[in-house]
Amino acid sequence: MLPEPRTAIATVCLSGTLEDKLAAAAAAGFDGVELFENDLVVSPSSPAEIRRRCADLGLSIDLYQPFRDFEAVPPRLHAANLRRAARKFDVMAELGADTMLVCSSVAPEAIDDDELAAEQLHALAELAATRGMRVAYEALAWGRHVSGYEHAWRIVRRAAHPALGICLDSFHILSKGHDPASIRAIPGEKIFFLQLADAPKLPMDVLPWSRHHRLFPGQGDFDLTAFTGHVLDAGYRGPLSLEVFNDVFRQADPRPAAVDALRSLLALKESLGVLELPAAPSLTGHAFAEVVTDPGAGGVLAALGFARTGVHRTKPVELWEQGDARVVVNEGGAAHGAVGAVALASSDPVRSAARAEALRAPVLPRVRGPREADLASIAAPDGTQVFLCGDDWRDDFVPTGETARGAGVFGIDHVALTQPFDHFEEAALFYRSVFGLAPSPVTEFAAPFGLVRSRSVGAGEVRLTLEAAVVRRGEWAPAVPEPQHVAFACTDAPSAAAAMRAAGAPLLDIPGNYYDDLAARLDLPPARLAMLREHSLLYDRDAHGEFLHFYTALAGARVFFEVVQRIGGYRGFGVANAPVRMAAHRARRHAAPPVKTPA
Ligand SMILES: O=C(O)c1ccc(O)c(O)c1
Ligand SMILES: [Mg+2]
Repeated sequence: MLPEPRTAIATVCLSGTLEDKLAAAAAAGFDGVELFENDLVVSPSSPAEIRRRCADLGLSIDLYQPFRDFEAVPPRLHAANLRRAARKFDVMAELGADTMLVCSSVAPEAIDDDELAAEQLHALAELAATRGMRVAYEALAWGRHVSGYEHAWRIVRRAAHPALGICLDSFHILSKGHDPASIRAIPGEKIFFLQLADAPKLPMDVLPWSRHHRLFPGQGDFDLTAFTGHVLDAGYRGPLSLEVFNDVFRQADPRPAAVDALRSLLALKESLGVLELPAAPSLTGHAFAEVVTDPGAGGVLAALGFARTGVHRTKPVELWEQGDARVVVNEGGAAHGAVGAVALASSDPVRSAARAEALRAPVLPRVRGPREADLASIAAPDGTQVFLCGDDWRDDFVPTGETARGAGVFGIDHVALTQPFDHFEEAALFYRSVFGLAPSPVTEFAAPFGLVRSRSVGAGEVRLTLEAAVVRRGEWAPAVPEPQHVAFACTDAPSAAAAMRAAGAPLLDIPGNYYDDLAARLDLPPARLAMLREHSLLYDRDAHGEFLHFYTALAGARVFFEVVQRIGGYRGFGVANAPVRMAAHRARRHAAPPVKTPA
Protein backbone atom coordinates (compact mmCIF):
# COMPACT_ATOMS: atom_id res chain seq x y z
CA MET A 1 0.00 0.00 0.00
CA LEU A 2 1.23 3.51 -0.85
CA PRO A 3 1.66 5.88 2.10
CA GLU A 4 -1.57 7.71 2.97
CA PRO A 5 -1.41 11.19 1.37
CA ARG A 6 -1.86 14.29 3.48
CA THR A 7 -5.01 16.37 3.04
CA ALA A 8 -5.39 20.09 2.39
CA ILE A 9 -8.17 22.52 1.50
CA ALA A 10 -8.05 25.88 -0.24
CA THR A 11 -9.37 28.68 1.93
CA VAL A 12 -11.55 29.72 -1.03
CA CYS A 13 -13.71 26.60 -0.52
CA LEU A 14 -15.08 27.79 2.79
CA SER A 15 -17.18 30.68 4.08
CA GLY A 16 -16.23 33.35 6.58
CA THR A 17 -13.10 35.24 7.51
CA LEU A 18 -9.68 33.62 7.35
CA GLU A 19 -9.94 32.92 11.09
CA ASP A 20 -13.28 31.07 10.60
CA LYS A 21 -11.88 29.07 7.70
CA LEU A 22 -8.70 27.98 9.46
CA ALA A 23 -10.63 26.94 12.58
CA ALA A 24 -13.10 24.91 10.50
CA ALA A 25 -10.39 23.21 8.42
CA ALA A 26 -8.44 22.24 11.53
CA ALA A 27 -11.51 21.02 13.43
CA ALA A 28 -12.51 18.81 10.50
CA GLY A 29 -9.04 17.21 10.55
CA PHE A 30 -7.25 18.67 7.51
CA ASP A 31 -3.44 18.67 7.60
CA GLY A 32 -2.95 21.86 5.62
CA VAL A 33 -4.42 24.74 3.64
CA GLU A 34 -3.92 26.56 0.35
CA LEU A 35 -4.01 30.19 1.31
CA PHE A 36 -5.79 32.47 -1.16
CA GLU A 37 -4.33 35.92 -1.43
CA ASN A 38 -7.71 37.60 -0.87
CA ASP A 39 -8.22 35.84 2.44
CA LEU A 40 -4.85 37.13 3.62
CA VAL A 41 -5.40 40.68 2.35
CA VAL A 42 -8.67 41.12 4.27
CA SER A 43 -7.33 39.59 7.49
CA PRO A 44 -6.39 41.87 10.40
CA SER A 45 -3.62 39.39 11.31
CA SER A 46 -0.08 39.77 10.04
CA PRO A 47 1.43 36.91 8.04
CA ALA A 48 3.53 35.99 11.10
CA GLU A 49 0.40 35.84 13.25
CA ILE A 50 -1.35 33.68 10.67
CA ARG A 51 1.67 31.39 10.66
CA ARG A 52 1.44 31.02 14.46
CA ARG A 53 -2.32 30.51 14.29
CA CYS A 54 -1.88 27.73 11.73
CA ALA A 55 0.86 26.12 13.79
CA ASP A 56 -1.37 26.20 16.88
CA LEU A 57 -4.14 24.55 14.86
CA GLY A 58 -1.79 21.92 13.45
CA LEU A 59 -2.17 23.22 9.88
CA SER A 60 0.63 23.71 7.38
CA ILE A 61 0.34 26.34 4.64
CA ASP A 62 0.99 24.14 1.65
CA LEU A 63 0.45 26.70 -1.09
CA TYR A 64 0.15 30.43 -1.47
CA GLN A 65 -2.06 31.47 -4.35
CA PRO A 66 -2.96 32.72 -6.79
CA PHE A 67 -0.33 34.77 -8.51
CA ARG A 68 -1.79 35.85 -11.82
CA ASP A 69 -0.65 36.82 -15.28
CA PHE A 70 3.06 36.28 -14.77
CA GLU A 71 4.44 34.47 -17.79
CA ALA A 72 4.93 35.37 -21.46
CA VAL A 73 4.55 39.13 -21.13
CA PRO A 74 6.51 42.00 -22.79
CA PRO A 75 9.86 42.82 -21.05
CA ARG A 76 8.55 45.98 -19.37
CA LEU A 77 5.79 43.97 -17.66
CA HIS A 78 8.18 41.14 -16.80
CA ALA A 79 10.35 43.45 -14.70
CA ALA A 80 7.26 44.67 -12.83
CA ASN A 81 6.10 41.07 -12.33
CA LEU A 82 9.41 40.08 -10.79
CA ARG A 83 9.20 43.03 -8.40
CA ARG A 84 5.67 41.97 -7.46
CA ALA A 85 6.83 38.39 -6.98
CA ALA A 86 9.70 39.44 -4.69
CA ARG A 87 7.15 41.11 -2.37
CA LYS A 88 5.02 37.98 -2.35
CA PHE A 89 8.03 35.77 -1.56
CA ASP A 90 8.63 38.06 1.45
CA VAL A 91 5.04 37.43 2.58
CA MET A 92 5.51 33.69 2.06
CA ALA A 93 8.66 33.73 4.16
CA GLU A 94 6.66 35.28 7.00
CA LEU A 95 3.87 32.76 6.49
CA GLY A 96 6.25 29.82 6.42
CA ALA A 97 4.84 28.78 3.02
CA ASP A 98 7.31 27.49 0.44
CA THR A 99 5.25 26.92 -2.72
CA MET A 100 3.74 29.67 -4.88
CA LEU A 101 1.06 28.88 -7.43
CA VAL A 102 1.28 30.63 -10.77
CA CYS A 103 -1.75 30.15 -13.04
CA SER A 104 -1.29 30.47 -16.80
CA SER A 105 -1.82 34.01 -18.06
CA VAL A 106 -5.25 35.19 -19.10
CA ALA A 107 -4.22 38.81 -19.77
CA PRO A 108 -4.55 40.16 -23.31
CA GLU A 109 -0.88 41.28 -23.13
CA ALA A 110 0.28 37.68 -22.89
CA ILE A 111 2.28 36.51 -25.89
CA ASP A 112 1.90 33.12 -27.54
CA ASP A 113 5.54 32.13 -27.15
CA ASP A 114 6.59 29.05 -25.15
CA GLU A 115 10.24 30.06 -25.23
CA LEU A 116 9.42 33.41 -23.62
CA ALA A 117 7.10 31.77 -21.06
CA ALA A 118 9.84 29.29 -20.11
CA GLU A 119 12.45 32.03 -19.85
CA GLN A 120 10.31 34.21 -17.57
CA LEU A 121 9.24 31.31 -15.39
CA HIS A 122 12.90 30.34 -15.11
CA ALA A 123 13.66 33.82 -13.80
CA LEU A 124 10.83 33.52 -11.27
CA ALA A 125 12.04 30.08 -10.16
CA GLU A 126 15.55 31.48 -9.71
CA LEU A 127 14.15 34.20 -7.44
CA ALA A 128 12.22 31.56 -5.47
CA ALA A 129 15.24 29.28 -5.17
CA THR A 130 17.37 32.00 -3.56
CA ARG A 131 14.86 31.91 -0.70
CA GLY A 132 14.47 28.14 -0.59
CA MET A 133 11.04 28.39 -2.24
CA ARG A 134 9.49 26.97 -5.38
CA VAL A 135 6.91 27.77 -8.05
CA ALA A 136 4.10 25.53 -9.27
CA TYR A 137 2.76 26.41 -12.73
CA GLU A 138 -0.89 25.56 -13.44
CA ALA A 139 -2.71 25.61 -16.77
CA LEU A 140 -6.11 27.26 -16.35
CA ALA A 141 -8.70 25.76 -18.70
CA TRP A 142 -9.30 29.29 -20.01
CA GLY A 143 -5.65 30.37 -20.07
CA ARG A 144 -4.95 32.70 -22.98
CA HIS A 145 -2.28 30.60 -24.66
CA VAL A 146 -1.70 27.76 -22.19
CA SER A 147 -4.87 25.86 -21.28
CA GLY A 148 -3.80 22.21 -21.06
CA TYR A 149 -1.53 20.44 -18.59
CA GLU A 150 0.62 18.84 -21.28
CA HIS A 151 1.40 22.28 -22.68
CA ALA A 152 2.21 23.59 -19.18
CA TRP A 153 4.50 20.60 -18.65
CA ARG A 154 6.34 21.27 -21.96
CA ILE A 155 7.03 24.83 -20.77
CA VAL A 156 8.18 23.66 -17.33
CA ARG A 157 10.50 21.09 -18.95
CA ARG A 158 11.86 23.73 -21.28
CA ALA A 159 12.54 26.12 -18.38
CA ALA A 160 14.51 23.29 -16.71
CA HIS A 161 14.78 24.82 -13.25
CA PRO A 162 14.70 22.62 -10.13
CA ALA A 163 12.48 25.18 -8.33
CA LEU A 164 9.86 25.09 -11.10
CA GLY A 165 7.28 22.33 -11.34
CA ILE A 166 3.64 21.98 -12.31
CA CYS A 167 0.39 22.07 -10.41
CA LEU A 168 -2.29 19.71 -11.67
CA ASP A 169 -5.92 20.64 -11.15
CA SER A 170 -8.46 17.90 -11.93
CA PHE A 171 -11.11 20.42 -12.97
CA HIS A 172 -9.04 22.11 -15.67
CA ILE A 173 -8.00 18.77 -17.09
CA LEU A 174 -11.26 16.84 -16.94
CA SER A 175 -13.54 19.77 -17.87
CA LYS A 176 -11.74 20.03 -21.22
CA GLY A 177 -11.90 16.30 -21.77
CA HIS A 178 -8.09 15.99 -21.72
CA ASP A 179 -6.81 12.48 -21.12
CA PRO A 180 -5.30 12.32 -17.63
CA ALA A 181 -3.35 9.13 -18.44
CA SER A 182 -0.46 11.19 -19.86
CA ILE A 183 0.18 12.49 -16.35
CA ARG A 184 2.01 9.20 -15.81
CA ALA A 185 4.74 10.45 -18.14
CA ILE A 186 5.56 13.37 -15.81
CA PRO A 187 8.20 12.59 -13.15
CA GLY A 188 6.49 12.66 -9.74
CA GLU A 189 9.00 15.09 -8.28
CA LYS A 190 8.10 17.66 -10.96
CA ILE A 191 4.45 17.58 -9.90
CA PHE A 192 4.66 20.18 -7.15
CA PHE A 193 0.99 20.29 -6.25
CA LEU A 194 -2.35 18.55 -6.83
CA GLN A 195 -5.71 20.31 -6.66
CA LEU A 196 -8.86 18.20 -6.68
CA ALA A 197 -12.36 19.23 -7.65
CA ASP A 198 -15.28 17.32 -9.11
CA ALA A 199 -18.17 18.90 -11.07
CA PRO A 200 -21.44 17.99 -12.71
CA LYS A 201 -21.14 17.70 -16.49
CA LEU A 202 -22.65 20.97 -17.72
CA PRO A 203 -22.61 22.16 -21.32
CA MET A 204 -21.26 25.61 -20.46
CA ASP A 205 -18.14 27.70 -20.75
CA VAL A 206 -15.28 26.43 -18.57
CA LEU A 207 -14.78 29.69 -16.66
CA PRO A 208 -18.28 30.09 -15.14
CA TRP A 209 -18.46 26.30 -14.77
CA SER A 210 -15.27 26.39 -12.70
CA ARG A 211 -16.12 29.47 -10.67
CA HIS A 212 -19.65 28.41 -9.65
CA HIS A 213 -20.17 24.67 -10.00
CA ARG A 214 -17.17 22.78 -8.69
CA LEU A 215 -17.97 20.05 -6.17
CA PHE A 216 -16.03 17.92 -3.75
CA PRO A 217 -14.70 14.61 -5.15
CA GLY A 218 -17.46 12.04 -5.46
CA GLN A 219 -20.23 14.64 -5.70
CA GLY A 220 -20.06 15.21 -9.46
CA ASP A 221 -19.58 13.37 -12.74
CA PHE A 222 -15.77 13.24 -13.04
CA ASP A 223 -13.78 10.09 -12.24
CA LEU A 224 -11.53 11.46 -9.50
CA THR A 225 -10.35 7.99 -8.48
CA ALA A 226 -8.87 7.27 -11.91
CA PHE A 227 -7.48 10.81 -12.16
CA THR A 228 -5.78 10.76 -8.76
CA GLY A 229 -4.56 7.22 -9.41
CA HIS A 230 -2.56 8.49 -12.42
CA VAL A 231 -1.01 11.25 -10.29
CA LEU A 232 -0.01 8.85 -7.49
CA ASP A 233 1.33 6.36 -10.03
CA ALA A 234 3.49 9.14 -11.48
CA GLY A 235 5.12 9.31 -8.03
CA TYR A 236 3.45 12.43 -6.58
CA ARG A 237 3.66 12.34 -2.77
CA GLY A 238 2.32 15.79 -1.85
CA PRO A 239 -1.07 16.57 -0.36
CA LEU A 240 -4.46 15.92 -1.93
CA SER A 241 -5.79 19.45 -1.85
CA LEU A 242 -9.37 20.48 -2.45
CA GLU A 243 -9.94 23.57 -4.56
CA VAL A 244 -13.69 23.89 -4.94
CA PHE A 245 -15.33 27.13 -6.03
CA ASN A 246 -19.02 26.66 -5.27
CA ASP A 247 -21.65 29.28 -4.53
CA VAL A 248 -23.44 27.15 -1.93
CA PHE A 249 -20.35 26.02 -0.02
CA ARG A 250 -19.03 29.58 0.05
CA GLN A 251 -22.15 30.69 1.92
CA ALA A 252 -22.57 27.67 4.18
CA ASP A 253 -21.47 27.27 7.79
CA PRO A 254 -17.78 26.40 7.28
CA ARG A 255 -17.67 23.85 10.10
CA PRO A 256 -19.97 21.17 8.62
CA ALA A 257 -18.80 22.15 5.11
CA ALA A 258 -15.19 21.34 6.09
CA VAL A 259 -16.28 17.99 7.52
CA ASP A 260 -18.15 17.21 4.30
CA ALA A 261 -15.04 18.19 2.35
CA LEU A 262 -12.77 15.96 4.39
CA ARG A 263 -15.21 13.05 4.04
CA SER A 264 -14.90 13.35 0.27
CA LEU A 265 -11.12 12.87 0.55
CA LEU A 266 -11.41 9.96 2.99
CA ALA A 267 -13.78 8.20 0.58
CA LEU A 268 -11.43 9.00 -2.32
CA LYS A 269 -8.44 7.60 -0.43
CA GLU A 270 -10.40 4.46 0.33
CA SER A 271 -11.26 4.03 -3.36
CA LEU A 272 -7.56 4.50 -4.23
CA GLY A 273 -6.53 1.81 -1.77
CA VAL A 274 -4.37 4.17 0.31
CA LEU A 275 -6.68 4.19 3.34
CA GLU A 276 -8.47 1.28 4.94
CA LEU A 277 -11.86 1.95 6.55
CA PRO A 278 -14.26 -0.50 8.20
CA ALA A 279 -16.19 -1.91 5.20
CA ALA A 280 -19.84 -0.90 4.87
CA PRO A 281 -21.96 -3.80 6.16
CA SER A 282 -24.73 -4.96 3.84
CA LEU A 283 -28.09 -3.33 4.42
CA THR A 284 -30.96 -5.74 3.97
CA GLY A 285 -33.98 -3.44 4.07
CA HIS A 286 -35.94 -0.79 5.90
CA ALA A 287 -36.42 -1.86 9.53
CA PHE A 288 -38.80 1.05 10.12
CA ALA A 289 -39.32 4.73 9.46
CA GLU A 290 -40.07 7.23 12.19
CA VAL A 291 -42.46 10.08 11.46
CA VAL A 292 -42.47 13.05 13.77
CA THR A 293 -45.80 14.76 13.43
CA ASP A 294 -48.80 16.28 15.11
CA PRO A 295 -51.71 14.00 16.13
CA GLY A 296 -53.39 12.46 13.08
CA ALA A 297 -50.76 10.29 11.43
CA GLY A 298 -51.85 7.20 13.40
CA GLY A 299 -55.41 7.66 12.14
CA VAL A 300 -54.23 7.76 8.54
CA LEU A 301 -52.12 4.63 9.07
CA ALA A 302 -55.16 2.85 10.54
CA ALA A 303 -57.15 3.70 7.40
CA LEU A 304 -54.27 2.33 5.31
CA GLY A 305 -54.69 -1.01 7.12
CA PHE A 306 -51.96 -0.66 9.75
CA ALA A 307 -52.37 -1.63 13.42
CA ARG A 308 -50.81 -0.05 16.47
CA THR A 309 -48.80 -3.07 17.57
CA GLY A 310 -46.48 -1.63 20.17
CA VAL A 311 -45.85 1.18 22.62
CA HIS A 312 -42.29 2.20 23.43
CA ARG A 313 -41.11 1.30 26.92
CA THR A 314 -39.76 4.75 27.77
CA LYS A 315 -40.59 7.22 24.98
CA PRO A 316 -43.91 8.64 23.81
CA VAL A 317 -43.80 6.79 20.49
CA GLU A 318 -45.92 4.03 18.99
CA LEU A 319 -45.14 1.26 16.53
CA TRP A 320 -47.59 0.75 13.65
CA GLU A 321 -47.29 -2.33 11.42
CA GLN A 322 -48.66 -3.98 8.32
CA GLY A 323 -46.74 -6.91 6.83
CA ASP A 324 -43.09 -5.90 7.05
CA ALA A 325 -43.93 -2.22 6.83
CA ARG A 326 -43.21 -0.61 10.19
CA VAL A 327 -43.72 3.01 11.13
CA VAL A 328 -42.81 4.54 14.44
CA VAL A 329 -45.15 7.45 15.10
CA ASN A 330 -43.88 10.24 17.29
CA GLU A 331 -46.73 12.69 17.75
CA GLY A 332 -44.77 15.05 19.92
CA GLY A 333 -43.06 17.06 17.26
CA ALA A 334 -45.56 19.10 15.30
CA ALA A 335 -42.99 21.87 14.96
CA HIS A 336 -40.79 19.59 12.88
CA GLY A 337 -43.38 17.36 11.33
CA ALA A 338 -41.52 15.10 8.93
CA VAL A 339 -39.55 11.90 8.68
CA GLY A 340 -37.44 12.01 11.82
CA ALA A 341 -35.54 8.80 11.33
CA VAL A 342 -34.82 6.15 8.75
CA ALA A 343 -33.99 2.78 10.30
CA LEU A 344 -32.05 0.38 8.10
CA ALA A 345 -31.44 -3.27 8.88
CA SER A 346 -27.67 -3.79 9.00
CA SER A 347 -25.81 -7.08 9.02
CA ASP A 348 -23.41 -5.48 11.52
CA PRO A 349 -24.67 -2.30 13.27
CA VAL A 350 -21.46 -1.94 15.30
CA ARG A 351 -19.33 -1.89 12.14
CA SER A 352 -21.81 0.50 10.51
CA ALA A 353 -21.19 2.90 13.39
CA ALA A 354 -17.41 2.40 13.19
CA ARG A 355 -17.43 3.23 9.47
CA ALA A 356 -19.61 6.29 10.06
CA GLU A 357 -17.23 7.52 12.74
CA ALA A 358 -14.20 6.94 10.49
CA LEU A 359 -15.90 9.06 7.83
CA ARG A 360 -16.51 11.86 10.35
CA ALA A 361 -20.28 11.37 10.33
CA PRO A 362 -21.83 12.39 13.65
CA VAL A 363 -22.63 9.21 15.56
CA LEU A 364 -25.17 10.31 18.16
CA PRO A 365 -24.84 9.15 21.71
CA ARG A 366 -28.02 7.26 22.54
CA VAL A 367 -29.69 7.45 25.91
CA ARG A 368 -30.74 3.88 26.56
CA GLY A 369 -33.26 2.55 29.00
CA PRO A 370 -32.37 -0.72 30.77
CA ARG A 371 -33.98 -3.04 28.19
CA GLU A 372 -33.43 -1.02 25.06
CA ALA A 373 -31.78 -2.35 21.96
CA ASP A 374 -28.46 -1.05 20.78
CA LEU A 375 -28.94 0.93 17.60
CA ALA A 376 -26.25 2.92 15.90
CA SER A 377 -27.66 6.38 15.31
CA ILE A 378 -26.00 8.67 12.79
CA ALA A 379 -27.09 12.19 11.90
CA ALA A 380 -27.48 12.86 8.17
CA PRO A 381 -26.53 16.34 6.87
CA ASP A 382 -30.11 17.64 7.22
CA GLY A 383 -30.46 16.29 10.78
CA THR A 384 -32.45 13.16 9.87
CA GLN A 385 -31.35 10.30 12.11
CA VAL A 386 -30.24 7.15 10.37
CA PHE A 387 -30.52 4.12 12.64
CA LEU A 388 -28.63 0.97 11.81
CA CYS A 389 -30.29 -1.90 13.56
CA GLY A 390 -29.97 -5.58 14.11
CA ASP A 391 -32.97 -7.75 15.03
CA ASP A 392 -33.57 -6.70 18.61
CA TRP A 393 -34.92 -3.16 18.19
CA ARG A 394 -38.51 -4.44 18.51
CA ASP A 395 -37.84 -5.41 22.12
CA ASP A 396 -38.07 -1.68 22.91
CA PHE A 397 -41.82 -1.83 22.30
CA VAL A 398 -44.40 -3.43 24.60
CA PRO A 399 -46.83 -5.37 22.35
CA THR A 400 -50.43 -4.12 22.37
CA GLY A 401 -51.84 -7.38 21.03
CA GLU A 402 -53.50 -5.57 18.11
CA THR A 403 -53.04 -7.04 14.64
CA ALA A 404 -53.27 -5.30 11.29
CA ARG A 405 -56.50 -5.52 9.29
CA GLY A 406 -54.29 -5.32 6.24
CA ALA A 407 -54.85 -3.67 2.87
CA GLY A 408 -52.13 -5.36 0.84
CA VAL A 409 -49.06 -3.46 2.06
CA PHE A 410 -46.08 -5.78 2.57
CA GLY A 411 -43.16 -3.49 3.30
CA ILE A 412 -41.51 -0.08 2.97
CA ASP A 413 -40.53 0.60 -0.65
CA HIS A 414 -38.67 3.84 -0.07
CA VAL A 415 -38.44 6.89 2.11
CA ALA A 416 -38.49 10.31 0.45
CA LEU A 417 -36.23 12.78 2.22
CA THR A 418 -36.72 16.24 0.78
CA GLN A 419 -33.52 18.14 1.43
CA PRO A 420 -32.72 21.74 2.14
CA PHE A 421 -31.09 22.97 -1.10
CA ASP A 422 -27.76 23.54 0.64
CA HIS A 423 -27.43 19.90 1.67
CA PHE A 424 -28.34 18.21 -1.60
CA GLU A 425 -24.81 17.37 -2.87
CA GLU A 426 -23.55 16.62 0.60
CA ALA A 427 -26.44 14.21 1.28
CA ALA A 428 -25.69 12.04 -1.74
CA LEU A 429 -22.01 11.78 -0.79
CA PHE A 430 -22.99 11.04 2.81
CA TYR A 431 -25.35 8.17 1.96
CA ARG A 432 -22.93 6.75 -0.61
CA SER A 433 -19.75 6.88 1.44
CA VAL A 434 -21.09 6.13 4.91
CA PHE A 435 -23.65 3.44 4.01
CA GLY A 436 -22.56 2.25 0.59
CA LEU A 437 -25.81 3.34 -1.11
CA ALA A 438 -25.38 3.94 -4.84
CA PRO A 439 -26.66 7.31 -6.13
CA SER A 440 -28.70 7.58 -9.34
CA PRO A 441 -28.07 10.40 -11.81
CA VAL A 442 -29.63 13.76 -10.91
CA THR A 443 -32.82 14.72 -12.73
CA GLU A 444 -34.75 17.96 -12.62
CA PHE A 445 -38.45 18.52 -13.11
CA ALA A 446 -40.73 21.53 -13.27
CA ALA A 447 -43.04 21.57 -10.26
CA PRO A 448 -45.82 24.05 -9.43
CA PHE A 449 -43.57 25.99 -7.05
CA GLY A 450 -40.36 25.87 -9.01
CA LEU A 451 -37.78 23.53 -10.43
CA VAL A 452 -36.99 20.50 -8.26
CA ARG A 453 -33.79 18.47 -8.39
CA SER A 454 -34.07 14.78 -7.59
CA ARG A 455 -31.94 11.69 -7.23
CA SER A 456 -32.12 8.44 -5.31
CA VAL A 457 -29.61 6.44 -3.31
CA GLY A 458 -30.07 2.76 -2.74
CA ALA A 459 -28.83 -0.80 -2.49
CA GLY A 460 -31.13 -3.80 -2.90
CA GLU A 461 -34.28 -3.23 -0.90
CA VAL A 462 -33.02 -0.01 0.68
CA ARG A 463 -34.16 3.03 -1.28
CA LEU A 464 -34.11 6.71 -0.36
CA THR A 465 -35.03 9.62 -2.59
CA LEU A 466 -33.50 13.06 -2.17
CA GLU A 467 -35.26 16.08 -3.58
CA ALA A 468 -34.54 19.77 -3.30
CA ALA A 469 -35.93 22.98 -4.72
CA VAL A 470 -33.26 24.39 -7.01
CA VAL A 471 -33.35 27.88 -5.55
CA ARG A 472 -34.36 29.11 -2.14
CA ARG A 473 -38.05 29.85 -2.05
CA GLY A 474 -39.74 33.13 -1.28
CA GLU A 475 -43.02 34.10 0.32
CA TRP A 476 -45.34 32.71 -2.32
CA ALA A 477 -44.59 28.98 -2.00
CA PRO A 478 -46.95 27.01 0.28
CA ALA A 479 -46.68 27.48 4.01
CA VAL A 480 -45.93 23.75 4.31
CA PRO A 481 -42.29 23.54 3.27
CA GLU A 482 -40.92 20.41 1.67
CA PRO A 483 -43.10 17.64 3.06
CA GLN A 484 -41.42 14.25 3.34
CA HIS A 485 -43.00 10.86 2.94
CA VAL A 486 -42.83 7.13 3.45
CA ALA A 487 -43.78 4.89 0.50
CA PHE A 488 -45.23 1.45 1.17
CA ALA A 489 -44.98 -1.50 -1.21
CA CYS A 490 -48.03 -3.52 -2.27
CA THR A 491 -48.69 -6.18 -4.89
CA ASP A 492 -52.05 -4.89 -6.13
CA ALA A 493 -52.41 -1.11 -6.17
CA PRO A 494 -56.04 -0.88 -7.41
CA SER A 495 -57.30 -3.26 -4.68
CA ALA A 496 -55.20 -1.52 -2.03
CA ALA A 497 -56.53 1.90 -3.09
CA ALA A 498 -60.12 0.65 -3.04
CA ALA A 499 -59.75 -0.94 0.41
CA MET A 500 -58.03 2.12 1.84
CA ARG A 501 -60.54 4.56 0.39
CA ALA A 502 -63.40 2.43 1.79
CA ALA A 503 -61.74 2.61 5.21
CA GLY A 504 -61.70 6.40 5.02
CA ALA A 505 -58.09 6.99 3.98
CA PRO A 506 -57.63 10.56 2.69
CA LEU A 507 -56.25 9.62 -0.73
CA LEU A 508 -55.42 12.30 -3.26
CA ASP A 509 -57.72 12.71 -6.26
CA ILE A 510 -55.87 12.99 -9.55
CA PRO A 511 -57.32 15.32 -12.23
CA GLY A 512 -58.73 13.99 -15.51
CA ASN A 513 -56.17 16.01 -17.52
CA TYR A 514 -53.49 13.68 -16.20
CA TYR A 515 -55.19 10.63 -17.71
CA ASP A 516 -55.88 12.40 -21.01
CA ASP A 517 -52.15 13.15 -21.19
CA LEU A 518 -51.24 9.54 -20.29
CA ALA A 519 -53.50 8.34 -23.10
CA ALA A 520 -51.77 10.71 -25.51
CA ARG A 521 -48.23 9.82 -24.40
CA LEU A 522 -48.49 6.08 -23.87
CA ASP A 523 -50.38 3.47 -25.77
CA LEU A 524 -52.18 1.97 -22.77
CA PRO A 525 -55.13 -0.40 -23.25
CA PRO A 526 -58.41 1.52 -22.61
CA ALA A 527 -59.42 -0.80 -19.76
CA ARG A 528 -56.11 -0.19 -17.98
CA LEU A 529 -56.44 3.55 -18.40
CA ALA A 530 -60.01 3.41 -17.04
CA MET A 531 -58.78 1.43 -14.02
CA LEU A 532 -56.06 4.01 -13.29
CA ARG A 533 -58.60 6.83 -13.62
CA GLU A 534 -61.17 5.09 -11.41
CA HIS A 535 -58.71 4.65 -8.51
CA SER A 536 -56.77 7.90 -9.02
CA LEU A 537 -53.58 5.90 -9.59
CA LEU A 538 -50.48 7.43 -11.13
CA TYR A 539 -48.54 5.49 -13.74
CA ASP A 540 -44.97 5.27 -14.98
CA ARG A 541 -42.84 2.77 -16.85
CA ASP A 542 -39.21 2.29 -17.77
CA ALA A 543 -37.19 -0.25 -19.75
CA HIS A 544 -37.59 -2.76 -16.94
CA GLY A 545 -41.24 -2.60 -15.94
CA GLU A 546 -44.21 -0.54 -14.78
CA PHE A 547 -45.11 1.45 -11.68
CA LEU A 548 -48.53 2.20 -10.15
CA HIS A 549 -48.75 4.52 -7.17
CA PHE A 550 -51.00 6.78 -5.13
CA TYR A 551 -50.70 9.21 -2.24
CA THR A 552 -52.47 10.30 0.92
CA ALA A 553 -53.14 13.92 1.80
CA LEU A 554 -50.78 15.42 4.35
CA ALA A 555 -51.19 13.34 7.49
CA GLY A 556 -49.31 15.73 9.73
CA ALA A 557 -47.68 19.07 9.41
CA ARG A 558 -45.10 17.91 6.89
CA VAL A 559 -45.60 14.22 6.27
CA PHE A 560 -47.72 12.02 4.01
CA PHE A 561 -47.72 8.44 2.74
CA GLU A 562 -47.51 6.77 -0.66
CA VAL A 563 -48.42 3.26 -1.77
CA VAL A 564 -46.57 1.80 -4.75
CA GLN A 565 -46.69 -1.32 -6.87
CA ARG A 566 -43.59 -2.29 -8.87
CA ILE A 567 -44.38 -4.51 -11.84
CA GLY A 568 -41.47 -6.38 -13.39
CA GLY A 569 -38.15 -4.76 -12.62
CA TYR A 570 -39.20 -1.07 -12.66
CA ARG A 571 -36.33 0.89 -11.07
CA GLY A 572 -37.62 4.43 -10.71
CA PHE A 573 -39.86 6.31 -8.31
CA GLY A 574 -42.46 7.85 -10.61
CA VAL A 575 -40.61 11.18 -10.43
CA ALA A 576 -42.40 12.39 -13.56
CA ASN A 577 -45.65 12.31 -11.55
CA ALA A 578 -44.35 14.38 -8.64
CA PRO A 579 -45.74 17.68 -10.00
CA VAL A 580 -49.24 16.14 -10.21
CA ARG A 581 -48.96 15.09 -6.58
CA MET A 582 -47.72 18.53 -5.52
CA ALA A 583 -50.60 20.30 -7.28
CA ALA A 584 -53.09 17.82 -5.77
CA HIS A 585 -51.71 18.48 -2.29
CA ARG A 586 -52.08 22.20 -2.90
CA ALA A 587 -55.67 21.79 -4.16
CA ARG A 588 -56.54 19.68 -1.14
CA ARG A 589 -55.15 22.19 1.34
CA HIS A 590 -57.27 24.91 -0.21
CA ALA A 591 -60.42 22.79 -0.45
CA ALA A 592 -60.50 21.29 3.01
CA PRO A 593 -59.41 21.98 6.57
CA PRO A 594 -56.38 19.95 7.71
CA VAL A 595 -57.07 16.21 7.80
CA LYS A 596 -58.12 15.06 11.25
CA THR A 597 -59.03 11.41 11.18
CA PRO A 598 -60.12 9.80 14.46
CA ALA A 599 -57.42 7.72 16.15
O1 LIG B 1 -10.65 30.68 -11.16
C1 LIG B 1 -9.50 31.03 -10.94
O2 LIG B 1 -9.11 32.16 -11.15
C2 LIG B 1 -8.53 30.02 -10.43
C3 LIG B 1 -7.47 30.42 -9.63
C4 LIG B 1 -6.59 29.48 -9.15
C5 LIG B 1 -6.73 28.16 -9.47
O3 LIG B 1 -5.90 27.21 -9.01
C6 LIG B 1 -7.79 27.78 -10.27
O4 LIG B 1 -7.92 26.48 -10.55
C7 LIG B 1 -8.68 28.70 -10.75
MG1 LIG C 1 -6.58 25.24 -9.54
